[in-house]
Amino acid sequence: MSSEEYPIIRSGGSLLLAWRTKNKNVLIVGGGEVATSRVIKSLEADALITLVCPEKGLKDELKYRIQQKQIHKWINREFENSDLEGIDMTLVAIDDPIRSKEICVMCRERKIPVNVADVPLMCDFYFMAEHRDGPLQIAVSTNGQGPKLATIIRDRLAENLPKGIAGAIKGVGLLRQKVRETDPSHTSSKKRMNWMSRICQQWTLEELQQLDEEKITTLMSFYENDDVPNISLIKERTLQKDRDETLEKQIDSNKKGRIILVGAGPGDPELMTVKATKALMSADLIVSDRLVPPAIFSNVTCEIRLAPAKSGEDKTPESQDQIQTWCLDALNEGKTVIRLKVGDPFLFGRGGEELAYFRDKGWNVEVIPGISSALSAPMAADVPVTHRGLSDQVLIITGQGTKGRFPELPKYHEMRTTVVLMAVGKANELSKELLDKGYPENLPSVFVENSNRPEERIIPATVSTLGEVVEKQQVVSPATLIIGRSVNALTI
Ligand SMILES: C[C@@]1(CC(=O)O)c2cc3[nH]c(cc4nc(cc5[nH]c(cc(n2)[C@H]1CCC(=O)O)[C@@](C)(CC(=O)O)[C@@H]5CCC(=O)O)C(CC(=O)O)=C4CCC(=O)O)c(CCC(=O)O)c3CC(=O)O
Ligand SMILES: NC(=O)C1=CN([C@@H]2O[C@H](COP(=O)(O)OP(=O)(O)OC[C@H]3O[C@@H](n4cnc5c(N)ncnc54)[C@H](O)[C@@H]3O)[C@@H](O)[C@H]2O)C=CC1
Repeated sequence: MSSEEYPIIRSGGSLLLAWRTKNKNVLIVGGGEVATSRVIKSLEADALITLVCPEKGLKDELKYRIQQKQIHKWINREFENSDLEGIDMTLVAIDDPIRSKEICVMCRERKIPVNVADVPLMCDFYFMAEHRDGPLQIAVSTNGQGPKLATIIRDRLAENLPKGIAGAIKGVGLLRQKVRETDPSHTSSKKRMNWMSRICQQWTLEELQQLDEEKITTLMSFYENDDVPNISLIKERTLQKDRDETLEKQIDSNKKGRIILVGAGPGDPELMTVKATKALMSADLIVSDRLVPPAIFSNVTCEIRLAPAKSGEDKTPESQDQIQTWCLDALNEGKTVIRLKVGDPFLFGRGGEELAYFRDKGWNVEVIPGISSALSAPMAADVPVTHRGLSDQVLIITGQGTKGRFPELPKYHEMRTTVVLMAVGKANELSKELLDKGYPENLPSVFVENSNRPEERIIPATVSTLGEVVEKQQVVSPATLIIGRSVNALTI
């Protein structure tokens, strides 16, 4: 064994420990400046103080602390041997060296640790120059060589500490407590310690300082997988949870029910979001558009009402009234109502109008997005709506438009894919409109009928043959039309 392997022992030091004196009986003898400082330090360490000193020798501060009942027991006389009964630690600060020595000897006989202020030989332990900031304590000892210097070094250290260090320690303390509560077993100790160390290393002090109950709860969800996320992710998730909770609270406070606008997606139940599926299961009433296929409801047990009109095109004000009445009645009965729409509620689903309506009636409306067939139908037809060199933009329009007019189309651009929803009714007119805007006659197009459903059909066409193809192939709605060079991106 080589001597270089192990550290050299530098004898003559003190064993530096953090002495836990909570509820321990600490005897303080004396009533002057030094005794006062011992009282304060002991109180800060939650000790039970017995103070022995005649009233005339007490400094004003000590009188005040006695009056405030911060001193467990004050004995109004000079020290007597019996005072050591039941004492765990003795601190002597009197101006009588002979008596000091006697007290020290008695303590040592009884194995009571003792400190006689300023008499190193009578000290079983020294006091140190201390800096305190919340849970942080930094103590400096010169082992009796230079107490004043100890205070100077302490001040220098304190000045150079990063700001907010106490807050960081508090944050870490809370987090450690939570980790131990969550995963208390002895066998997890390695995981706990490793995860805590990584948090402390990877987060800055400023970040650790921001740890509060809410962020800690969010952060704990990463503990299970042993992940250490950065703080921005934690903040984002916490904010989202706050929003969700506020929304829930608002709804709870109404106690009248809840309404959720849900996008059912293109028709395949597996293409619904998890949130949408959960919402359906929690509903008391579902008011659904007729275009939503029955497969979506296969696991639903609550009442389902279908909108009187099939889709936007033949929706009358009366049918919309019916939907609204159904929903409002159920809401007033305290029910959870789902307004279910195909695709995404906000993409040609008139979801915005319904939201505004219910909000106007004093209801909080939640919205759960759905996959629009504007994006899922092209996929079904093997069309990447953007594709390097062929298309760098997507235009989504309706083939119906309000009052029989198409939406204003932009001039043809070869790098654009055009997706037309509700495309079958006016295919001939659409064809003309497109040609007018400079779309080439032979530009590849494809109808996707009943996309993402078992009866799905893919029917190719070109801009000039849209009407003809609809007629010949008997294309029915719902159908999505995709036009542009990207249509053949994967076939050529
Ligand atoms: C051994 C020790 C035993 C003990 O008391 O525990 C001891 C002994 C002695 N102190 C003396 C003098 C002074 N002590 C202070 C101050 C403090 N003294 C403290 C601790 C200790 N003092 C222990 C060693 C700790 C260490 O080495 O680190 C501090 C840090 C903690 C505390 O007491 O709470 C506290 C600062 C509190 C604060 O500000 O936070 C000052 C400065 C001032 O008062 O401003 C002076 C004058 C200047 C100077 O001498 O430096 C003398 C000479 C007496 C003489 O010559 O007659 C002796 C005896 C000797 O050296 O033989
Ligand atoms: N005040 C200071 O800044 C410093 C004091 N010292 C030393 O520390 C010791 C204490 O000094 P101070 O706190 O200033 O006190 P002090 O010297 O002002 O007064 C002594 C205190 O001890 C009490 N007392 C005396 N005999 C007692 C007994 N038998 N039982 C109970 N109480 C008794 C007195 O009533 C008085 O309250 C002294 O030895 C002093 O020389 C050392 C360095 C600095």
